[in-house]
Amino acid sequence: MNKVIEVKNLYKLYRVGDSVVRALNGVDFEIYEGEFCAIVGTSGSGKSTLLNMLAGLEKPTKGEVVINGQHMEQLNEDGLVKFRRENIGFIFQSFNLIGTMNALENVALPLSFRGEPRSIRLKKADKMLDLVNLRKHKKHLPNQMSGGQQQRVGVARALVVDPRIIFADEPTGNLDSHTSEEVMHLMQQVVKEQKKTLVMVTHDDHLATYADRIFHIIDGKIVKIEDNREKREEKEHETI
Ligand SMILES: Nc1ncnc2c1ncn2[C@@H]1O[C@H](COP(=O)(O)OP(=O)(O)OP(=O)(O)O)[C@@H](O)[C@H]1O
Repeated sequence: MNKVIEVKNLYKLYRVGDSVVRALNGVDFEIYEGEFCAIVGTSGSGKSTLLNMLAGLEKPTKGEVVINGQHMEQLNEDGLVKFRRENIGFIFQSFNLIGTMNALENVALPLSFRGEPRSIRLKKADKMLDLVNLRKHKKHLPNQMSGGQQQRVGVARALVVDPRIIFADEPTGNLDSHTSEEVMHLMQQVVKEQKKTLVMVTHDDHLATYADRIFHIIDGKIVKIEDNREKREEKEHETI
């Protein structure tokens, strides 16, 4: 299996007044191609800090983050922007859609940063919206869609640039439990069918069970890595 993410001896310390907060306190792990991994922990445990380090949005105090063989901590700002654009898709808790653009235009947007011609952008976005089952909502503005539909647009937008890796930060945090389950199923399907690597951050133990592996984080340390594949398959069998 190909290693896509490698984190070595990672620390992030924040100075607040006279004290130091150890947001990440020595983190090591590896994630392989095609895996769906959940990072789960309570508020303040260091989840967002970890995701920000993985995405190169913040510099670590110490340690290494290697993505697709590239050391993130060695890239400058321009290099990071380019690397993210080419390799990573993001799904946000608050969807982050542009309110004045319809679903199709929102999904097509990341392609315009790559200089793709408009007709190709719209064609690719159209295909992605089919994939997330939003055939009938392509011309809808975000405020004309439900939360679950908006997050489907979010998933399509993350996929349209065909990234190897997708980072999702509490992707169902603004959705009711039924809609959350639907979005989780969609993300599972995407990982499987599109062979993506997905890293999701959540405080919700139940949502984490959709993942292949669950990384438990407490006080900036990964205290347990749980292989969830067998358990999940048993559960799927029970429900058939
Ligand atoms: N910019 C900052 N300056 C100082 N301390 C920070 C900063 N960012 C985060 N922290 C601290 O680092 C720790 C980890 O924060 P982080 O946001 O990563 O937690 P989290 O698990 O994502 O929490 P939540 O689920 O509430 O978003 C917390 O104690 C937080 O107060």
